[in-house]
Amino acid sequence: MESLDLAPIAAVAGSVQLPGSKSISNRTLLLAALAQGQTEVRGLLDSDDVQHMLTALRALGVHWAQQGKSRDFVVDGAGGAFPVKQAALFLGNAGTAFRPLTAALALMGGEYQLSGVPRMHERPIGDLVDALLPLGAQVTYLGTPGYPPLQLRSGVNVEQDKVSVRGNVSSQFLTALLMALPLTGRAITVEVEGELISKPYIEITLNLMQKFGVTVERDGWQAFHLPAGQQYRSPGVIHVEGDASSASYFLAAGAIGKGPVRVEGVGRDSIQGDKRFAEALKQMGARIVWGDNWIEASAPVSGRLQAIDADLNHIPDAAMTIAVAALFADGTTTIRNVASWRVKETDRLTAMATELRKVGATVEEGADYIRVTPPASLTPNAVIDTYDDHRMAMCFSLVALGGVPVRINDPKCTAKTFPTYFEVLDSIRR
Ligand SMILES: O=C(O)C1=C[C@@H](OP(=O)(O)O)[C@@H](O)[C@H](O)C1
Ligand SMILES: C=C(OP(=O)(O)O)C(=O)O
Repeated sequence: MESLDLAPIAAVAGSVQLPGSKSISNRTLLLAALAQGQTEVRGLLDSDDVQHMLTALRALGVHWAQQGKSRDFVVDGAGGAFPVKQAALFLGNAGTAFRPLTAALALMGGEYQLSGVPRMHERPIGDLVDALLPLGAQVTYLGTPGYPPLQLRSGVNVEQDKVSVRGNVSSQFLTALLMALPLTGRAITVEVEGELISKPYIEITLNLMQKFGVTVERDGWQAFHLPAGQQYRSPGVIHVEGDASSASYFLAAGAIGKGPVRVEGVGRDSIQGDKRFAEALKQMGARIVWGDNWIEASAPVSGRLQAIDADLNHIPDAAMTIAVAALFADGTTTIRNVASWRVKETDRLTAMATELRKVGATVEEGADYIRVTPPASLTPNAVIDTYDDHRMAMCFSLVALGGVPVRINDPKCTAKTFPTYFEVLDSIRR
């Protein structure tokens, strides 16, 4: 297996132009494809997850074109119905492609097969399917019930004024329903069963739907009402913000390795919940400065971060970066309410505990929490397994800031959201 040996990093400083947000890129592509009119999408993320969405849309007959070698794309909206009515789509491990396409295609009618990598076939989708069936969708599980791969067939359009969806396994099910339901043209209320997790991702969904002309009336996090007769319309141009989850590695690097490190493309004005990673880092003692479109992090004046005990359900992806930053903090850090880690790219609670122990940390792994006590000194030359999880590779690169060499196995797994991650990290070495 390919691996990357990272030499100790003495200090970091500088500025990083963030790649586009995965969450915004894939939502924008789908909404642009469903809309009436042509949309210019500027600053689209260049990564596997987005490539899967682009490839799927092309297979569905949606015309899009890249502007030269730039990350600006023009998408010709299909006006609510994709031209191709039969297709087999392979969506890798991209939750932001798989879940929203399932809902849109199930309600649109046609015959589609959706599959992914083996891990995608272990990531639940039953709650979304259960919400689609009462609307008349015909969904067959081709493997294990409750999981991809799926077969979708044209169903009878059942008029319902209410649908409910469980919100405690993944917020992507609610996102998928909300984005797809305007295709029916009818008024409908979506009720959320159970405690909704990862709430800020719903804000991204509602914000982008609004940009495409569809309004959702809401009652907190419990109910979302779509008035009748709304159709997606192109807003003309959409700028994709920098990725706030990708920002977390560089902000943490600045907080651990002196800094300042500035990330550009995400700031105070961002619609991404993961910008709040900077608040968690601040709680650990890091010095944080906010701009409208940038964030800067430096180490505490004392030089040492402090442990925190925090519920990080609102930033599940960036929370992994806190788990590794805990290696550089005085005391025991507890990250709570992250049960969803178990159903992402890998079982992230177990993977995180296993790999943190390799560098000498004492780790307690709970059903939905992790507790990390750093060692007196980090174990040199640890060999980190990454489990085909881009975030495992990216957050464990921070170990090199502890003055020890570290080996990252399968570093190319960052391609899911950030193919050039290690080159960008190199650019802030001082
Ligand atoms: O909607 C989105 O763009 C995402 C929602 C989150 O998933 P969950 O809702 O499953 O926690 C997050 O982890 C994922 O990377 C992206
Ligand atoms: C959970 C993640 O991805 P997905 O969009 O596939 O759920 C992630 O990027 O950390």
